Amino acid sequence: MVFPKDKVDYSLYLVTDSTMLPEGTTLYSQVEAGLKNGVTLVQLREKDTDTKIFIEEAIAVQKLCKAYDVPLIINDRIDVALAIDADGVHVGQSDMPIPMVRQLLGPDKIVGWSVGKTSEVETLAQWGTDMVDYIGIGMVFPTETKKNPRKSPMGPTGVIDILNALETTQATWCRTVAIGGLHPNNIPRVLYQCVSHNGKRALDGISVVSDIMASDDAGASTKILRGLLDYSKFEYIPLDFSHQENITSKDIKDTLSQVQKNHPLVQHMTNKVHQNFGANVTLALGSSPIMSEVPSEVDELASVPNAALLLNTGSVAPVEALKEAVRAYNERKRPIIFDPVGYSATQTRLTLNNTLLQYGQYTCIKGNSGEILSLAKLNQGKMRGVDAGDDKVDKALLARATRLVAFTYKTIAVCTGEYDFIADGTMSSSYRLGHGVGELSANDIPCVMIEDGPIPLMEKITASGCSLGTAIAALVGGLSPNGIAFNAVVSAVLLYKSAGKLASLNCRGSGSFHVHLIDALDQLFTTNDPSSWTAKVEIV
Ligand SMILES: Cc1nc(C(=O)O)sc1CCOP(=O)(O)O
Ligand SMILES: C=C1C=NC(C(F)(F)F)=NC1=N
Ligand SMILES: [Mg+2]
Repeated sequence: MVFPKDKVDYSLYLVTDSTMLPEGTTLYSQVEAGLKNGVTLVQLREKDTDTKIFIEEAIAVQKLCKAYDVPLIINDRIDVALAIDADGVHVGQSDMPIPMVRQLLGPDKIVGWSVGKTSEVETLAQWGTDMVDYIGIGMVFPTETKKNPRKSPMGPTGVIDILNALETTQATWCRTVAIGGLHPNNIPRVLYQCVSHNGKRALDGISVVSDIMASDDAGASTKILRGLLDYSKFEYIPLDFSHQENITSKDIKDTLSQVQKNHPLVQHMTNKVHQNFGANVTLALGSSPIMSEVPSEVDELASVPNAALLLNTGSVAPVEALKEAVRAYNERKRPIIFDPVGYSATQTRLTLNNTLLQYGQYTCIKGNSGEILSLAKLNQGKMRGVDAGDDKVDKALLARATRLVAFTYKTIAVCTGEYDFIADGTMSSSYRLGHGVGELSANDIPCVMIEDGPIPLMEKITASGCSLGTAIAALVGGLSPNGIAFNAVVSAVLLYKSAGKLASLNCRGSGSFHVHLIDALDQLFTTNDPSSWTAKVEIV
């Protein structure tokens, strides 16, 4: 009996584990509850079971799967798969080599491979269409289920690297599931973020072990997972992610009016140098600042109407406190603006920033050219300090880097400098499974450039870049429901740059520039007459 390969639905792939069964449940009761509620593929994975018992289990599970017309895959044990004529096998990198597995099973059985590196994708692509049918990409997040894992969590960006490799090696036949630490609190974000840069390939499914096998109500848990897979929007904030080509002065005026009315709270988790100035910028923008890095109050703060979080990783707060804040604001669907200060200047900062980028969804990621080029993995040389690199970077490269960051993190990416770039990778916050999903690739998502001529003083004061983050947080946080997120970010950058220009004309040096900048922000915000602002925006 052969299950036709093109009929396999990889969307909800249950991998069993008999070592975590709650009281009163059995391997079979958990699998059946899963099959009843939307599991579409089952893998029997028993690491330390004697062959005789393994075969008994396999025959029983096979009967269950057949009743639901769901294929059964056997993990690792080719002999057991052959003995019961299973629909396929899944092997890891240290198990029997794939060509040998294929030789034993024949061309019609399903062969799955654990993949964690792009080099493994290159290998499977060389083997061609009749070797590997699907890959398990993992582990995405930390998990207790896999003992002595020889690899570290790769996060959604690691999954995207693998999807990109499948596209560049043209392994179009190969299907994909993500695995490792996947649960309802992170699956929508994984489905939303994990798309190849050419826009053509999303995941074909997700694979779980403990979310179902360790569940007291495996049926209910499966129903939740099924719902997330069949839904297609990741509504992580109550804003509108539509995107219109050119933003008018009226759009900007509307945005500021909303902020003036809603008086947002901007929580800062930021570096010491930025705190004071950031608080004053917040006040100048008709908003309330709170500088708090206390985990125990993040839930209360995130619950304040129109709250927004500015997370600037120059902050010395412990990473657990920062993660708590990301969790709280994501759970309450309030915006987070992320400023990965000195992104790859040191290993410490790289690790901290990548940990946070893996951990939550950001409405906006803002950095200077060095940080954005590093995030886009386009940085030529090593980044220096936390100032933007001095070497002249060409605009086309900056636009490309900003688009890549926006697309990869499904966020609004801002790259600051003499020319500011803002790219919208939010894709109207929708996602879908499978191949050929492409609407837009990373190269053709919307992007604008904002300029107002050089403002050298901006580089000569501290916290000028950091405080643009404050302005973005205030304007995004201050939107009414269904306000347009991209308009708020563009408005903040236009406002900030125009205020910088005005301040540089009125001040007598870097000392008074700070003061004049606050004055200018207060004045431009209060009068709210964007048609008089000097900074200009153009589509790139
Ligand atoms: C079976 C397995 N393989 C992984 C890999 O990274 O290849 S992670 C994993 C365990 C996933 O369990 P849970 O859904 O409970 O996190
Ligand atoms: C180690 C594994 C990695 N991935 C998968 C699956 F998700 F099913 F592809 N199964 C495994 N046993
Ligand atoms: Mg910065």
